[in-house]
Amino acid sequence: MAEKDINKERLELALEAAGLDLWENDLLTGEVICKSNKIFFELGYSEEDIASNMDSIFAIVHHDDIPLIKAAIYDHLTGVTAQYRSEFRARAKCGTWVWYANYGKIMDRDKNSQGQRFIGVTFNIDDRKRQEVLLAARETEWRTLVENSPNTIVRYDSDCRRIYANPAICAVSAGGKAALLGRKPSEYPGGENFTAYEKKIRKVFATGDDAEFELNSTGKNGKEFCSHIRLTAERDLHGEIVSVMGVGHDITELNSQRLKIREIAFYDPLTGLPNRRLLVDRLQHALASSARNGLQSALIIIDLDNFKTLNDTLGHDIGDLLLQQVAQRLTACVRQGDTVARMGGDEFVIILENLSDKTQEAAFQVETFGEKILATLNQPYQLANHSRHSTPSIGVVIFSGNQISIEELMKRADIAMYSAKKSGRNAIRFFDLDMQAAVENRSSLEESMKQALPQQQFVLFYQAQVDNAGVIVGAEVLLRWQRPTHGMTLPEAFIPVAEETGLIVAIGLWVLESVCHQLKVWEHEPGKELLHVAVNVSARQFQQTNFVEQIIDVLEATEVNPARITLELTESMVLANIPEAISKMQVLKQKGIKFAMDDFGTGHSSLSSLQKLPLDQLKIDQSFIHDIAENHDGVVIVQTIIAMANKLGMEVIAEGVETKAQKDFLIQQHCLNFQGYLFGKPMPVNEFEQALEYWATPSDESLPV
Ligand SMILES: Nc1nc2c(ncn2[C@@H]2O[C@H](COP(=O)(O)OP(=O)(O)OP(=O)(O)O)[C@@H](O)[C@H]2O)c(=O)[nH]1
Repeated sequence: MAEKDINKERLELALEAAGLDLWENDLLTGEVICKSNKIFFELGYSEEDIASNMDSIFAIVHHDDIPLIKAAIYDHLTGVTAQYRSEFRARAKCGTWVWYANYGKIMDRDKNSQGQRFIGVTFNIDDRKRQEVLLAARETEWRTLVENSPNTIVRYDSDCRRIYANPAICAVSAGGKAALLGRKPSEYPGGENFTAYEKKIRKVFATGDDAEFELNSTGKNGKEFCSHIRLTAERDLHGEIVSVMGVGHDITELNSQRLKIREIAFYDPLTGLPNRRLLVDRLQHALASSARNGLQSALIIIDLDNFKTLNDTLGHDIGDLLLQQVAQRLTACVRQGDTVARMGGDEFVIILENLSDKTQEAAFQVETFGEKILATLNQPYQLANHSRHSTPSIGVVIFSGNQISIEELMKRADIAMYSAKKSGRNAIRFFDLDMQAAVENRSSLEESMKQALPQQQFVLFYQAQVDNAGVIVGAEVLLRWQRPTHGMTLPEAFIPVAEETGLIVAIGLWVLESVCHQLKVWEHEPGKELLHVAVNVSARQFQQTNFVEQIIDVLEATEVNPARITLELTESMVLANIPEAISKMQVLKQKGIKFAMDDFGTGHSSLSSLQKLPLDQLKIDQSFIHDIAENHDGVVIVQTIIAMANKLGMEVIAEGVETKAQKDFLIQQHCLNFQGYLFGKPMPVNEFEQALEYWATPSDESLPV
């Protein structure tokens, strides 16, 4: 094959491989030297179609594109362009449009620049065109979103300069788009926050990880606003980070709501002080920092004394005023950095940090501070138009390190505060371990006492009451608690707690019911049917508004003769409210119940108040009986009590009689009833019944004990 043919073949192969369709026109003759027929075939036309009326490509070109092609040819022919290029749509036989491109060039120009030949290629660019359209659509879509977004959108180059800023950011920035573009955040608007923000952008460039930032800016109108900005790395086709985009939204409103929520969640609305929740948080910090620096800290609980009375007498609003003023005074007493919180009610807490590293010295520092608090809170208060005085009880616990939990610390400060209350209020107490042991004993007692009634752990002991002829006329019922872990427990060990917790009411009722059942049994037993039983009534029980009804209900339910029951009251119980005591006693007396004044002589009853009370019996306290043999004063007191009782027409009984000499002396003084070890210790009912039988015959001997 000749060299020329080989070259032609090579050219055809290359054109074929590149998908190019060659065309050539003789510009002098207008002859088409080479026609791009391939395009027709590609578009589905047949030889016949081409032969009929398709001698020119224009036959199938979209009519909008024809002028563009012609203009491009003209530009090239006239030398405006170095190459002819055009893109156009050609109609396929099936009617769809397909994109093609023409690249061509005038060849063999003569000396007048007149071209002889126009040669070029046509090739299919439909895929590329479609991609372009798609891309353009995407670009428009993106632009529409970004340009209309209420979010601020900024793109930064690798030097952190802004290369794009959307209208939202331009609208709020004082300098607008011109000030933003081409500058770094640290340059414009600059400042600490923007420099930190720029650092964050650099980090995204370095790591490629998304990041967030809260940026505070001053808007065009001079108002501060805060944006939450999300930074995202943007990469090129090779995965290289080329820019970072920051999308921000305004969280000014959100932040102010957050602040409000924080205010509500962590501060007491009445005083503005931190509340319990924030206090716990601060305490956690105090524990951690004292663990770090080895210094002692103190937790101080301050509870106002008798605040309830102020509330009840002057009203809640005045109570609120006091709480506010106390809050102000406490805040004024502490240094900056110390915490004053309100726990609720009338209870405040102070955390003092960075005290001495020596416990003794720290205690001294807190004591001095506590005295200051006491003195400050003791100053009179002006509450609207009332001038009032108020005192606090203060409990202190000193701590260092974080070995003790927050709950334990609070508990200890509370224990110390209650100890201050117990000491008479208006006092400071430091927590110590004995205090805690006492409290723990008490709370375990309280817990197990709650089980005592349902688990039938209480038992009644009977101690004989004897007349001057030595006949057992009755008994005082005494409560014992068969405590599983402690054995038989005397009332002194548990009655005060039962009183405080209110359990005494249920216990007292149980005692009365049990006694009535016993009396009912004895009603049918010869020698026991006339026995009297004395039952102790507790203060709490007596103060119940339905005390009378409770007693009557038990009497009616058990159908016992009320005349066989004596209720023993104490002086303080009745003196608290004499008219009420009298009215309760009178109702029950009408039913036949008798009343005795227990422990007489130890209280402060005046003769006039004693006279008013419908009492049947005075019971001389055993301490006086004991004193008879010891000193003259004892003798005089006992004589006076007996004389007084006789004068008031009351029976008198002496308790704690242990010797015959005491008994003889009492008889001499006309006291004709006795109770004491001389006649028998308190004993379970079956033993008491045996004693009754043994003692059935009057004699001078003691009961078996
Ligand atoms: N005015 C007012 N009273 C409150 C508020 N919160 C609780 N209290 C009352 O504060 C009183 C707290 O009384 P306590 O501490 O139990 O008793 P107290 O009378 O102070 O007696 P002691 O503490 O034993 O000295 C109760 O009567 C509550 O009803 C409040 O926000 N405002």
